[in-house]
Amino acid sequence: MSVLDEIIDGVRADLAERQARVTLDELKDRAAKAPQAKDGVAALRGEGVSVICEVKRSSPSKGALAAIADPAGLAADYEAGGAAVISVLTEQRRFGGSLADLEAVRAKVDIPVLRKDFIVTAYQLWEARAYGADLALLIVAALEQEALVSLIERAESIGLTPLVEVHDEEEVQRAVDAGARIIGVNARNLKTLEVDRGTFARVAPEIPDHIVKIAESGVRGPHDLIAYANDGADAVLVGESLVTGRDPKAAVADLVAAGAHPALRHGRG
Ligand SMILES: O=C(O)c1ccccc1NCC(=O)[C@H](O)[C@H](O)COP(=O)(O)O
Repeated sequence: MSVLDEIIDGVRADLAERQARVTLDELKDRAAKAPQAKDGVAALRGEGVSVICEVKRSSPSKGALAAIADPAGLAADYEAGGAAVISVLTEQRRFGGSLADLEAVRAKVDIPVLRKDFIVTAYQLWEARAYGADLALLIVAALEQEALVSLIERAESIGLTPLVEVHDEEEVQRAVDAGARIIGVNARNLKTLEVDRGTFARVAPEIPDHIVKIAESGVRGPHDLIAYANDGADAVLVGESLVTGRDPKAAVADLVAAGAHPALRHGRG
């Protein structure tokens, strides 16, 4: 069984417990009262390379990263540093996240918020909207094509912008065929958990120009952002280096400043 399969088994077990406690109708009522969703595509199409900053306590590849007692405070620091979007990992077992983290972050920041999880049902999309997310991650490798198409459509129909994650050229084709408007290329191999920063350069040329391109994983500082930008990234998604660093706000500001450099403009889509 792959790491992804193991994670999804745990996700399905936790999901079954939540579904037994909260009906879909209750979630829909809560979603109706949530603040109107913000435009995820517009946030990522700003001048320069946008920075998506992640609230990440732990991971299957590294174990515990940071306690993060105050996820909303961390998100506020990210926003003050110039983040375009906050990513909140809500998976509990391997990443230490929760819907409570999502709700707290939503209440604190004004920029769009991404629910980063292993979404396999429409119920989880309603949860994302009910707890204030504007975007939701859909991982191509975790979904049959029919399910991917249906979840993209459902996300869009309830106001969520799907960020569709791929790892290779074949998955790009599936994401494009399914109607993705934002594609994230994750440099982390879900079988070995190793990060290969060359993945984006290899895979991104297959993504049509009108689609927002995000480079995910392995950004240690401005030099990695610049390399991804030169390979055509509109945005980068950063977790570990921010949560383990001493000054997340300054680290984000350094990334944003690097991404705003005029020399990067002609290299991007
Ligand atoms: O981070 C992991 O170990 C991991 C393992 C299996 C599936 C997903 C995983 N991470 C989720 C992410 O995509 C990253 O949190 C995100 O791209 C940020 O990456 P990084 O800056 O390298 O923390």
